[in-house]
Amino acid sequence: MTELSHIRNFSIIAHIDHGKSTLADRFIQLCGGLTDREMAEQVLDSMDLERERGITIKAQSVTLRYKARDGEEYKLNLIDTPGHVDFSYEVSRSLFACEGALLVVDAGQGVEAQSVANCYTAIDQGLEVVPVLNKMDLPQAEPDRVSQEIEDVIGIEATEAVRCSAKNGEGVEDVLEELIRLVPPPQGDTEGPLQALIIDSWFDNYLGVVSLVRIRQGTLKQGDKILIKSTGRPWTAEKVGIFTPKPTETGELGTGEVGFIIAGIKDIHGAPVGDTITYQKTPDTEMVPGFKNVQPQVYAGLFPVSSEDYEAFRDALDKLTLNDASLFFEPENSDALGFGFRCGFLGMLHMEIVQERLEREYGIDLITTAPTVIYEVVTTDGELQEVSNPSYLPETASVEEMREPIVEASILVPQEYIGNVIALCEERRGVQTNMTFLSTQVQLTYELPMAEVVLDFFDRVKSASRGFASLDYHFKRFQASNLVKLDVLINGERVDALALIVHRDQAEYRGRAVIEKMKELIPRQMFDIAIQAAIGNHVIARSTVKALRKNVTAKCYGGDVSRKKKLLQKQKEGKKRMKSLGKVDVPQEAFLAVLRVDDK
Ligand SMILES: Nc1nc2c(ncn2[C@@H]2O[C@H](COP(=O)(O)OP(=O)(O)OP(=O)(O)O)[C@@H](O)[C@H]2O)c(=O)[nH]1
Repeated sequence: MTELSHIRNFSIIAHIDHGKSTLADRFIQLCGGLTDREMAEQVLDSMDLERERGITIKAQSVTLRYKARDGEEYKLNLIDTPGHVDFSYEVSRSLFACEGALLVVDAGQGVEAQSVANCYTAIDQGLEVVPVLNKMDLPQAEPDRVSQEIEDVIGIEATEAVRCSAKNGEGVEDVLEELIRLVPPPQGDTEGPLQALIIDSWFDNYLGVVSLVRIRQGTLKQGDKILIKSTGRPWTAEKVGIFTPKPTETGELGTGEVGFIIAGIKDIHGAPVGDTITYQKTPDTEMVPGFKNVQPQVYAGLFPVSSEDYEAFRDALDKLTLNDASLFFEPENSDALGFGFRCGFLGMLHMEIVQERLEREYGIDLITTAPTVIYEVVTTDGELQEVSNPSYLPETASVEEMREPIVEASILVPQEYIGNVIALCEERRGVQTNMTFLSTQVQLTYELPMAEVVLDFFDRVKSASRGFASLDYHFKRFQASNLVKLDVLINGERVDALALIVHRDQAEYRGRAVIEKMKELIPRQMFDIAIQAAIGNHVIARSTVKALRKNVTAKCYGGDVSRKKKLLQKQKEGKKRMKSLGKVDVPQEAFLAVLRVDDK
């Protein structure tokens, strides 16, 4: 077992694309964890989808053995963190296992809002933050400006920050040396009863549940009789080891160490993240003060296009939640779409990933309804309800007050784009609470309705700043607001799956825009289709999709046969994603029309 003084536990905080994975790979290479061939692929991003999208989703860890310049060998545990704002809670839980964090900043770009937020979390949790300037090989690198910015924004000393290029390897050893010098070793009673914090749990088809743990106190050995504190259930530690990054059994994990345990648990809810493992013989050992469990922020109805897929869909969701404790689902029944599930996600990216996996890995075609946040409704008899589905909103007459979730958003933007970003925030009903000028960037703080942020705000902020602004946000509170339910009627029938909750001031505009969008998206059929938007019984907008008069392919008459075939093929594919509402075929896009509505 390694002495505490020779262990360092750290995470890397970095904005997407600033080079975290490349740097981690360099560390692994330098410490001889993998052969060159195994190195060919970036190893920390393990899921296919992650690799395709080039982002890191699941927290992973790797134990490195590093022979330092002082001649001593150190055991460095790197706990990986995801880079996207949807998954920022995973960052916080990874940080729980560490004494330090490397803040990796692209020396050609500068600090980004999300890294700032993560650094604050790290500092709050008592971690030592070590700044690293990456991509020094690039001609546009401006290390002095970026160091200054780190000092201004985060308030940590950065003039001496290590400079490196993860790409060509220069300075990478210096990063590890700085890490050993600045990050304190773990502490803990090596003789005390076992206290192991579960940082992450995932389901492996062959092994069952694998948990990544950080040993706070005592030693965990293979064969130990253990107890999961919150469930009170006893298990036996069947396998204990570390990731190098390949899973490698070591038979034991000592105080301060990070590694895996496999105990024959069949379901990740049996080893909840944030829980504590101890010995069966010491059941009174205290829980390690845990981190907050996250709640889904965005909800949407998911319905199989073909009702025969319902059972397969439920099985697929069951399987996905084995590995994704933040995915929530419960059955939902829609008059329009039949049986499906209301699912809760951390954000839009999370939703897209889940949708994509259901379709790609499980082959289920889905219709997704417009995502919504959770609202609080106080009824006239004083009851407080949480509403995550607009069609379950109580009758207007029995609603005393509606409250919407408000987030605090922090935006870092280069000065030249500040006007655009402020205009966007105002448009989204934002209230500015702070503005600080830094060397080249401005730090803006806004309170914004979550509903205005979760859908496309990130993309809009990006496009308002030619990609340079960055955003971080977190839930602040519920606030009373003038909200109404906007219904959509097709041929006079209210379609529950198309209902929305919107601010009254925007209701008319939204209603009109959604109707216009739907008119474009619903294909012409053999009869006129009336589309209306209404608040209560009051119709605020209407439009008609005129009946079809001629064959769509008629215009190819006598023309190119392959083009005609293509068109027919396209129509056929289009069909797959249609849902018949009464006699009207409505394509998937129409259900998401609300997302496509351009702002005023
Ligand atoms: N020129 C140069 N490019 C680098 C350097 N480090 C990383 N890159 C490149 O920057 C891009 C992003 O690097 P990644 O390591 O994937 O970034 P990341 O921060 O891990 O991204 P996420 O996994 O999405 O969080 C890749 O194209 C890398 O090849 C560097 O030191 N110099």
